[in-house]
Amino acid sequence: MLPNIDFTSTQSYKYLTDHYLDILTKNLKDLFAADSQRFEKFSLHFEDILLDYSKNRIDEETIALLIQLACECGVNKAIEAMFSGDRINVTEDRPVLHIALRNRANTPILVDGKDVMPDVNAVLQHMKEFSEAIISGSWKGYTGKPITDVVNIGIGGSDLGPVMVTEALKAYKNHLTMHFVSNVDGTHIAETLKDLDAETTLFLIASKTFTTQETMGNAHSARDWFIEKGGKDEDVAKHFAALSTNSEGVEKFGIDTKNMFEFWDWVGGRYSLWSAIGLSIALSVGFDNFEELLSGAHAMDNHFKTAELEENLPVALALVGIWHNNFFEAETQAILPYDQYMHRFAAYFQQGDMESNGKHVDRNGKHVDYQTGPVIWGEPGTNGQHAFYQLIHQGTKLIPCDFIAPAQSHNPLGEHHNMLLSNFFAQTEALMNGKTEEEVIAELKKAGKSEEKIGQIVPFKVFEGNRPTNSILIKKITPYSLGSLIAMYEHKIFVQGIIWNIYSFDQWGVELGKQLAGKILPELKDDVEVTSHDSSTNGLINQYKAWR
Ligand SMILES: O=P(O)(O)OC[C@H]1O[C@H](O)[C@@H](O)[C@@H](O)[C@@H]1O
Repeated sequence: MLPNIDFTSTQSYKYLTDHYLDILTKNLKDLFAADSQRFEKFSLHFEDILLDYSKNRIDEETIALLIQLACECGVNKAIEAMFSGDRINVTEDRPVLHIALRNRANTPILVDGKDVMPDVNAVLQHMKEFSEAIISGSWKGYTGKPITDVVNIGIGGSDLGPVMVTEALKAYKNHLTMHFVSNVDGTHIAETLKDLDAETTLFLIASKTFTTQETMGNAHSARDWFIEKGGKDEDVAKHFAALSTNSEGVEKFGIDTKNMFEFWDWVGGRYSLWSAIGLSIALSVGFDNFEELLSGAHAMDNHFKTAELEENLPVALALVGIWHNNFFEAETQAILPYDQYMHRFAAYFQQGDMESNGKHVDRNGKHVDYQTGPVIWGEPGTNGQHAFYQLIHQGTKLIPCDFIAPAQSHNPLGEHHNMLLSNFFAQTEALMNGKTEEEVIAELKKAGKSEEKIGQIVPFKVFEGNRPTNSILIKKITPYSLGSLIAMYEHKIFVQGIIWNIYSFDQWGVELGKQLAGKILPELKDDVEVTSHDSSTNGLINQYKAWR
């Protein structure tokens, strides 16, 4: 079972509170000047991934105390509990075993005394056969033509992972054209269907529960479209597959259970891209590459499980995050990939992190009196630089940032990659060093500005610096290294949830809105004035009825 410790009552937390006041007086620039070994001390390698966390407001004592905090909070015990299949998702009474989906070593993992690996391997084999048949063209649509387009219909974890990974691995793509429909807004499915040919389109209905309103709505519209275009009920089997834990729901929808790819309730939605939900990934880049993705994640799992806390990349990321979140009171965390292919990476971990650690009740059911998960956001560099970096450099809020970049580009075009990476290096340097008043004055003098002009402009051109960043440099974004990178972030979220003493694997917070939408939907069917809500909600609904 998971430990149950209020981290703010630990010895290390008390020391960290005092130590924080000491660190507040220090500047990153001086810390670097005083220690030529700083980079070596505060960076870690895992295979082709380098994590440099030296540009954070930390020293050796900070890290030692944070490690002590992790120990006092039982992080090692918690890791052990997850990997051994304990029911650590207590509020849903389930184990948390996305690590089993990528357990390439195939060592037994027991749930209620039964090894889950044979079932995991059977579904992988099914995915392999199916994806190979679709890609090779041996699988034919209802008029005998091979499939050209694949539409994944899913939302949340059944969409964001497949979208993010297929985009990140676009360099490995085959001839199939991928489409992703998530929003219940009819525009999403309507626009997607516009260019498609029913004879050559495969729909993947991706839903863990197979009850999600958005996905079921879009799936029914897709089937109606298919029939309208000339497909018959008996042709549905050639054009619809289901990725789900709910075989009854799949059957009821009319999808042949031979075309169902199963997963299990011990796979959380936001941790499901490694499961059957990853079928769109396998279709897009081929099953071998999907397996490589699993292998990369498995390698990170082994590292996370076996490396000492001091050498452990996910643990380092987690602890530095806690330092910012709970001592510096930073409210957000930016994820900034310098890789166009990774343009959905921040959006993916917005769900991964915020749905996991956006909790205000601890493992005793008590309201916490400390901060838990941060707001996660970000866009790819260099686009972000020309949009919101102003606030990161000179705003009043502290924004810890993860900068991520590959050393090798899949598109080594002229000087592009050097230009991109020069920005990656420059940004973290600029955020750390800033620009002093003296430097600004010297620069303006050199540019021939008058004393009067210099006097007016100086304060606006000063950068305080001392702003924290992590840099994650990856040799190349491959299916393998991407798998490791995603798993690293997943485990970071896990460690933080353990220290905050919250349950990271449920998501009750998404239920209330769903419930109320379910109540309001029937009220929208007619034009009768609604009076059952508060005056704002009544007013909005009635205006909608008047205008529609
Ligand atoms: O795959 P499903 O069951 O359709 O759920 C889709 C999404 O629904 C809810 O928003 C949450 O539970 C998410 O975690 C989940 O990913």
